[in-house]
Amino acid sequence: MQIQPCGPLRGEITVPGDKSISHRAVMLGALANGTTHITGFLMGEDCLSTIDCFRKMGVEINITDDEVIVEGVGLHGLEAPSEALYTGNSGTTTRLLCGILAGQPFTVTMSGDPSIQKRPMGRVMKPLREMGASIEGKNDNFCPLTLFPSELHGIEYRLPVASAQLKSAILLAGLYAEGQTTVIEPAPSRDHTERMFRALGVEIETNGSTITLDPPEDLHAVDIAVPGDISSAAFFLVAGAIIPGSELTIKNVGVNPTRTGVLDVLRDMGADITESNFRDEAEPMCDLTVKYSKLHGVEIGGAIIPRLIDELPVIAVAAAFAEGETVIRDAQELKVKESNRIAAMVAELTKAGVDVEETDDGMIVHGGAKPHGASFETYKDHRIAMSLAVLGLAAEGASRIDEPEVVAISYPDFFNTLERLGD
Ligand SMILES: O=C(O)C1=C[C@@H](OP(=O)(O)O)[C@@H](O)[C@H](O)C1
Ligand SMILES: C=C(OP(=O)(O)O)C(=O)O
Repeated sequence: MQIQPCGPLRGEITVPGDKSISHRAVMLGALANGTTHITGFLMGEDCLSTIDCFRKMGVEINITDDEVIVEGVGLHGLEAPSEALYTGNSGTTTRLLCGILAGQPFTVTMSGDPSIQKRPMGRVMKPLREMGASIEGKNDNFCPLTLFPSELHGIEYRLPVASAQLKSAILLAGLYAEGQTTVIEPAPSRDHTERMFRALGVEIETNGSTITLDPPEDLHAVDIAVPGDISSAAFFLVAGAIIPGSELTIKNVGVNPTRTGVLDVLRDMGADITESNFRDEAEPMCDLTVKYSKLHGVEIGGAIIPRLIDELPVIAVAAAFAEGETVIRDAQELKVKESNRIAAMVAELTKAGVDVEETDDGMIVHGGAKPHGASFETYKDHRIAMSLAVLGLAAEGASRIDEPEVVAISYPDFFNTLERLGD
C-alpha cells in the first residue's frame, strides 16, 4: 500500500472499541449467569479469536449490527471442545484463557499463529502450576499448550513482570481455586479485569500493588459498554501532534489511568491534547482533541512503561519528529510482542533516515531532522504497520507498507479512517 504525505488532519473521528475490554467482556460474559449485551465491541481479529474459542466450548454468542450478545453458561458450564482452540495472533486470548482453562474439568489444547507460537507462556504456566494446574507446553514455554483437569488452590504470587495478561490469568484461575488468590504487581498494569470482576459481583480488593480475590459462587451478567481504544487513538494523537495545522478530535476514548501513559508522554513532549466530555462508568472515557505543536525529546522509563506499552512504537515515531533526544528504557517486554517491536521500529525508522540506536531495553531516538518516505516492512505486526503509516503521512515523499491487512488484528478500519481524514 502507498502512503502519501498528507495535509492537516482536521475534524472528528471515533476509534474502535478497546481490545482488552472486549476480550474480557466475552470471557466474563461466558462465565456469568445470564445474558451479557456488549456494545462498542471491537470486531478485530484478536477479539473474534476469543469469541471463536468460547463458541467451541459451547457458549452461544450472537453478533448483531450493534451488539455482541453472550449467553453465559455459568462458572462451571463450559464444555470440552471437540478440537484444539485456536487463538490466532492474540496474546491476550491465549494467556487469559490459560487461567480459565486451568480450572476446567476437561483436557484442552490451545495454539495460535506463528507469532503466538513464539511468545513466552512459561510466565503463566509457572504460577498456574503453583496453584495446582497441570499444563504442558512446547519446550515448557510455548504453544501448543495442553491443560489437564486439576484441583486449584489460591496462592500469593509476586509478578516478575508488570503484565496485565499474567495478572489476569492468575486471577481468572482464582475463580476456580480453593481459598484466596493474591497477586502483587511490580508496577500498575491495566486493571480492566479487576474492574469487570467488581461489576459482576466478584469480591476483589486492590490495596496498593496487592490484589486479592475471593472465589465467588457465581458471576452475575451485566451489560458492558466498551469505550474507544486509547491504543488505537494513539496513532491519531501522534499524527495530529506532528502534522502541521492539524486539529483533530477523537470521541469516546477510554482513559482508564492504567492506560493513559501515552497522554502523559505526548504532553511532556509538548503536545497540545485536551480532554472534554469526561464521564466515568465502569471505565472512564472522554473526547480527546489534539492540535499540532512543536515536540521535543523526553526520557521514558520506569513505572510508566506498562501504562503505554502498546503505544511505544508510535511514540518512537513522535520522537523522530521531536527536537532532540528521546530515550526509551525499561521496555524489554516489547521484544516479546507480536514482533520484536524494538528491533522492528529501529530498523524501519533507520530506513526513513532517522538517527536511532537500539539499546538492551529500548532505544534512543535523535529527532528533529524530517524523516523521508521508504518501503516499510510490518513484521506482520498491526501496531508496527499503523505506526509506520503515521510516519509515512508526516514524512517527505511517498512510502510503501507491506501487508497492510495486518491492521485487522486491532483496527480493521484504520486505513479507511485515514483516507476519510485526508479528503
Ligand atoms: O491484558 C491485556 O489486555 C493486554 C496486556 C498487555 O500485554 P502484557 O500483559 O503482556 O504486558 C498489552 O501489551 C496487550 O496488548 C493487552
Ligand atoms: C501486544 C498486543 O496484543 P496481544 O498481547 O493480545 O497479542 C497488542 O495488541 O499490541
